[in-house]
Amino acid sequence: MNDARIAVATPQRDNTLATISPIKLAARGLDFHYDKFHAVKNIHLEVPEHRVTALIGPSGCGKSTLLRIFNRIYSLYPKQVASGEVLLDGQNVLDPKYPLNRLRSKVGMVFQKPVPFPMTIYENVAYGIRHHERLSKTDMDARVEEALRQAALWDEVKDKLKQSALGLSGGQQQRLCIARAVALRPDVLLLDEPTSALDPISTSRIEQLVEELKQRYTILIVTHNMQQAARVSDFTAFMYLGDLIEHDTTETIFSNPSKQQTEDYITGRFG
Ligand SMILES: Nc1ncnc2c1ncn2[C@@H]1O[C@H](COP(=O)(O)OP(=O)(O)OP(=O)(O)O)[C@@H](O)[C@H]1O
Repeated sequence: MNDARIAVATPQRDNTLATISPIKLAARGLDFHYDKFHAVKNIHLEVPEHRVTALIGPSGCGKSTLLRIFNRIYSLYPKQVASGEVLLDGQNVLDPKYPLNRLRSKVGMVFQKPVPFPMTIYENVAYGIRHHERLSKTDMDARVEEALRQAALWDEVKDKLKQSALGLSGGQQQRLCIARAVALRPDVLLLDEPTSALDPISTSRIEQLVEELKQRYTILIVTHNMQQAARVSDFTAFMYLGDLIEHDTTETIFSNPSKQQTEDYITGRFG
């Protein structure tokens, strides 16, 4: 055992409970091509409900691509093709008959760089809700507040909801993007390196938030930061060159991985 291995900071992660947690999202024989480039190769992955699953692996191994398949963002681009299945509550969301609108409301995504819309804080949250639901002003106000509270941002912005979101700090903007995603009351949250553009305090805030949000949502997070994966996730999947090499409890991945490539990566021998 190599000393460089990362200690899993919180020993009582939900590993045991997870064994009885239902599978919310599953990839079955999933392949993805950017034109002729085979970026994701025959992936089988099960994501348990109300748990945090981290996707780790060296740059270019296909983590973001995998995340983008889960909510079909790729379908906006020509020559990007997925095959196989992604089952959300047992239904294949890659089937063109699965309505994209339904998928967008069930699977929310937050990107690496906070990208608030150039509108007020309130409108940033209300905008997506309006696209899916018709609510009275009172109900909309309540929904916006609920989302901002869940994103741990309400106290900081409640007196300036009509101000531009572009005036918020980077960390606040990222929490606003999380509020925007949870405002639709999704089942799954996909977080693509959500803290890589943030300072340590904002990062720690988002990590705490992830811990809280998993009570309500199933979370899949891509991270380059292995301490972060160890801190926030219950399960970790290690990818390399488009393959899923190993997927296990975070504790096992960081303390006793079964594959040499996983061990080499988590001990910093490559990547
Ligand atoms: N739009 C694209 N067109 C062609 N190839 C792409 C495109 N986007 C990504 N790729 C390639 O697909 C592979 C996987 O990329 P992806 O962004 O999923 O990796 P990643 O593991 O998320 O990397 P990083 O950690 O650097 O963000 C890489 O080889 C990348 O060059």
